Amino acid sequence: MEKITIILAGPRGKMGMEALKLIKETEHFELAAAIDRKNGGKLISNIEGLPALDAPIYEDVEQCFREIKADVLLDLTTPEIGRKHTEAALRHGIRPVVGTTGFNEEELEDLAKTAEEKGVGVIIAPNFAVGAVLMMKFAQMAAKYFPDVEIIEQHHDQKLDAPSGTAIKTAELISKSRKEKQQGHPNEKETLQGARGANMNGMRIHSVRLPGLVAHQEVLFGGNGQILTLRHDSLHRSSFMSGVKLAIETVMNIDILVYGLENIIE
Ligand SMILES: NC(=O)C1=CN([C@@H]2O[C@H](COP(=O)(O)OP(=O)(O)OC[C@H]3O[C@@H](n4cnc5c(N)ncnc54)[C@H](O)[C@@H]3O)[C@@H](O)[C@H]2O)C=CC1
Ligand SMILES: O=C(O)C1=N[C@H](C(=O)O)C[C@H](O)C1
Repeated sequence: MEKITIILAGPRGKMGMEALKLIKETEHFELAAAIDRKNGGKLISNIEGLPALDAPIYEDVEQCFREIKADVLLDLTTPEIGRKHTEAALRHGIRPVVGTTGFNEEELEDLAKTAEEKGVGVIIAPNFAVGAVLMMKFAQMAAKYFPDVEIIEQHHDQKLDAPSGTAIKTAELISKSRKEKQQGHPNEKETLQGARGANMNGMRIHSVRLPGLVAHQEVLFGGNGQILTLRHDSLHRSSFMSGVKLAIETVMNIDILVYGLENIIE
């Protein structure tokens, strides 16, 4: 397989550190550089706790993209920064693979437009875990028969965005297979604001944040005398890495924006 050179944004983050291991262990991947909030001018191998990779660290994204020739940007940062990095990568003809969540619909549309104009592939995947992708697909199937649904997502308490990218993607997929529907009693009233969760196309999404959690989601479907529950748990961030690998390999062969791993797994 031909070598794929990668710039990683967010190398000291929880996902970034797992991605460094993946890049180091994958023969046809090579870390060309990293983008970090600090440590500019150092090498990844100079940073305590990071693997022995002699790739330079940049704090200035534009300088990095000007000086480093790379195939792919892997972004695992924060919503605002991730969007800026993705736009800059597209301008420089570098293919973004974005795990960062929290982009809104308008931002996704803008990025899709830029990708198309530049003819540069992008993959934005709210969840790289194959089990989570299957949960979302099964939820889309089930909603045809069980249109009453609520989503409960649970994450560690350092997460910045709520609801999670996975919960939003799940609700989007479910919306494709059921008509918009107002759920619950038509006269229901919240006596405590937020008690019924967020409302997306009539579906309720509840976000739990607690130390000890990693990434978990339940999709509950209610029918006559029955409840169907779909649940996925990421117990470790290694669960995301086979999806990251697939996305990096796939982005080399596309020239548009693909949103969601379900569009590339067979
Ligand atoms: N798509 C997926 O399967 C998954 C997506 N995520 C998403 O990935 C993102 C990162 O998650 P975690 O690693 O858990 O968060 P984290 O908080 O551990 O890491 C984020 C990293 O971004 C870095 N960062 C912030 N501003 C930066 C800048 N200007 N330049 C370079 N780096 C910068 C921080 O220093 C930090 O190291 C989040 O948006 C999260 O929702 C997380 C897990 C799975
Ligand atoms: O922040 C996280 O941790 C995760 N974020 C993604 C999301 O918002 O869905 C994917 C996974 O749930 C872990």
